[in-house]
Amino acid sequence: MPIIEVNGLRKRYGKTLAVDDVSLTVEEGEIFGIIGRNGAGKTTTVECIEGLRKPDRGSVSVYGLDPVRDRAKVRQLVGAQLQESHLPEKLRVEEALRLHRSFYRDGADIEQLMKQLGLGKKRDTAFENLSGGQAQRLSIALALVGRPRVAVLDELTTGLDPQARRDTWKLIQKVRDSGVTVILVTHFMEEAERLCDRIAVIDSGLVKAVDTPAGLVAGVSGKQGATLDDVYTELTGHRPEQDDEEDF
Ligand SMILES: Nc1ncnc2c1ncn2[C@@H]1O[C@H](COP(=O)(O)OP(=O)(O)OP(=O)(O)O)[C@@H](O)[C@H]1O
Repeated sequence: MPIIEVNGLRKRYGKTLAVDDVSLTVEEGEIFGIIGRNGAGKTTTVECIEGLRKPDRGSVSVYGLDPVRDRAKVRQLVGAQLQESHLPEKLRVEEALRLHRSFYRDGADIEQLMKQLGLGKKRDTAFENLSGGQAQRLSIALALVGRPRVAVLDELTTGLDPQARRDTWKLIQKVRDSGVTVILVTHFMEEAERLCDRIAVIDSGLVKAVDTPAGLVAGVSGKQGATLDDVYTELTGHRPEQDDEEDF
């Protein structure tokens, strides 16, 4: 049974048509990937699911609720790790978690959450002094602090070195194993292929395909040993953006 249903979603910012026509469903307990290059409309789509943006057209339902009309209820159900989320520099890990927990009726146990995400030793470290990987772990913790049913993780591993990225992948799997449905927004094909049960390929505000990674690859015409990169290129007409890990 789908817990999230998006139908014919459209969202414009002034002259920019960010999302043209997006329809998709997310099933309980899966890791659902949304892949596409910068500007494809991924973040706008998840912001409509979170109730942060009001669709111009179409509908969004989260556990049967309208995220805009029922914003307060949806906030309790959907935990968001905001893209490039920045906390005040001096805020310490534990303080940030306790502060965010106070926004929820029935928040997580902070000690347990810090342990789960390997942040116990960093509890007194200010945000400005965390490494990229630690800051992302804090981001995931903040997405989970309200004990959500769904966690939205947007471009979580961008800018991380390969080891930190792989550690983050393990954490995302743990989150799902704990019963939380995950929506993973990414432009890294390898990440999507490894983690996601199903993937929506979005380009220019349109859904080009939704399937399992294997299903998407099987659909690539006439190529032995095709990868998700090939799928993406065939569906969108351009190559995926390259992983920037060589920069590290
Ligand atoms: N608040 C805004 N005001 C104006 N234009 C916006 C706004 N937010 C996004 N856009 C534009 O809408 C389009 C889709 O953006 P969106 O952030 O949804 O895409 P994305 O696939 O998540 O890309 P990225 O990975 O770069 O965040 C882009 O052209 C972007 O510049």
